[in-house]
This record gives sequence, structure tokens and C-alpha cells, in this order.
Amino acid sequence: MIHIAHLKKQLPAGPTVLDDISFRADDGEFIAIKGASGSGKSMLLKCLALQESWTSGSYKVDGKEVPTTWSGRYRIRREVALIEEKPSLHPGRTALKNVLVGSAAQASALRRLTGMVRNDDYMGAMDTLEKLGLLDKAHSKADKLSGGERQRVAVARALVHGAKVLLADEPVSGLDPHAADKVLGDLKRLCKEQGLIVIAVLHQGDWAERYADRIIGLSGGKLALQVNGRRLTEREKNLL
Ligand SMILES: Nc1ncnc2c1ncn2[C@@H]1O[C@H](COP(=O)(O)OP(=O)(O)OP(=O)(O)O)[C@@H](O)[C@H]1O
Repeated sequence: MIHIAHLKKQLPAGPTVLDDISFRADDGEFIAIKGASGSGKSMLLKCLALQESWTSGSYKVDGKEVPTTWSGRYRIRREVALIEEKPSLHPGRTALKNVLVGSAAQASALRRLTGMVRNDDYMGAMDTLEKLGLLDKAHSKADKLSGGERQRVAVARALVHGAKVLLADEPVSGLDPHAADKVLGDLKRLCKEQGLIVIAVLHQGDWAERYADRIIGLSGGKLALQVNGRRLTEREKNLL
């Protein structure tokens, strides 16, 4: 479970880009974030992923305030994974190797340098790729994968390295509707089967309405909307 209360982010230059944001996400919940360009969606995900600091407010994971120590934050960074719109995969490595070796935030320096893997890690990675329908792509180089497959490899990589919370920034932008359905369908299924928390920026189209348990709307860095996942009314859409 994650819980943020009165989160505020003020940039050094002065503007406040997140202002008094409070919400909680329970295990197994899929939350969509909507909001116009510049409303603070990406900044919110970066704060949750500890890639940006916040000026004030509280952020708790499983009931405990996020630690300020480096080692405590390292653990949270493994548990709370940010998957970017265009995930950075090593282009010359296979999908399997990308999953196994992990990203800079997830893998040890030795593993990143040597690419060393253990047999049980290999089995775990293949199992996760299978869950994401990517078994036949395990040995394909990352630069030969489609946008949707790359997204799913990034999800597999986060899960193999211990993520319990997946933060996805525009995971389906640029994907055709079929690929987008596959990515969001997989995220939703994993969320329910494994009790993961998924928080995805899904501003375009009706993806949020179709997949989310809850929709959070931002406007000008403030919480403008918080409703259960359903078709938004015209009045609600106008708040964003
Ligand atoms: N490093 C930064 N320096 C200055 N301003 C920033 C920085 N990062 C974000 N901002 C500003 O903070 C605000 C929120 O940015 P953010 O990227 O979170 O918006 P967003 O809702 O994700 O937009 P989009 O949908 O266009 O990606 C914007 O006004 C942006 O210009």
C-alpha cells in the first residue's frame, strides 16, 4: 500500500508543480492519472519513484514513511519501478538478457558490468516473460521488438527485480489499439493476480475509463478529480 498526503513540489526556480496531492493506492489496485499537458503527471510519478524530491508532505510505503537513508531508498527504488514511455532497453541484448541484467536502478554493479546470471534467475525471467506472452521473443534483440513488446519487457524486468508498484508513464502512447490493449490487459491481470499496485498515466482516449479501478485527475499541479474507474462525465472531463 502506498499513501501520499499533502505532497508539494516546488521547483528551485519558484513554480509549484505539485500542490497538496493526497491519495492512497492499495495492493491490487490499478490507478490511472489523467490531466492536461504540464499538469504534473510525470512529476508525480518521478516523486513516487524517488527520482525527484518533494518539498513537503508525506509518502508512506506499506505504512512506513519513505526513509531518508541511501540504503532505505535503494530498497524502495527496487519495489517502486518507473517504466518510461520509451523504456530504455539495451538494443543489442535479447529481451531475456535485458530482463535478467536489469536497469541501473535495479541490478548490482557487478551484474551490470559482467551480465552474470544464476540459473534460478534465468528460470524466473523466462517464467515472467511467459506470463507477459513474450516467451517466443525471449531471444530476440531489443531493437527488433515492437513498442508494445518493449513496454512488456520493461514490465517483466521490473517484476523480476522485485517491483511491487509499477509506475507507467504513458505506457500506450504511440501504440496501435491492439498493442495498447495487450499492454494494459497484462498490467491489469498482473495487478490482480499478484497484488501489484499499478499507477499509469493514461491521459489520451478512454484507456483510463476502461482499465482503471480509480481515476485521479490533475489540473495545474492540484488534485482535480478522484473517482472510481468509470466513464467520466463531460463536467468531470472539463475539470482536467
Ligand atoms: N526540471 C524541470 N525544470 C523546470 N520545470 C519543470 C521541470 N520538470 C517539470 N517542470 C514543469 O513542471 C510542470 C509539470 O511537468 P510534468 O512533466 O509533470 O507535466 P505532465 O503533466 O507530465 O505533462 P505532459 O503530459 O506534457 O508530459 C510543467 O509545467 C513543466 O514545465
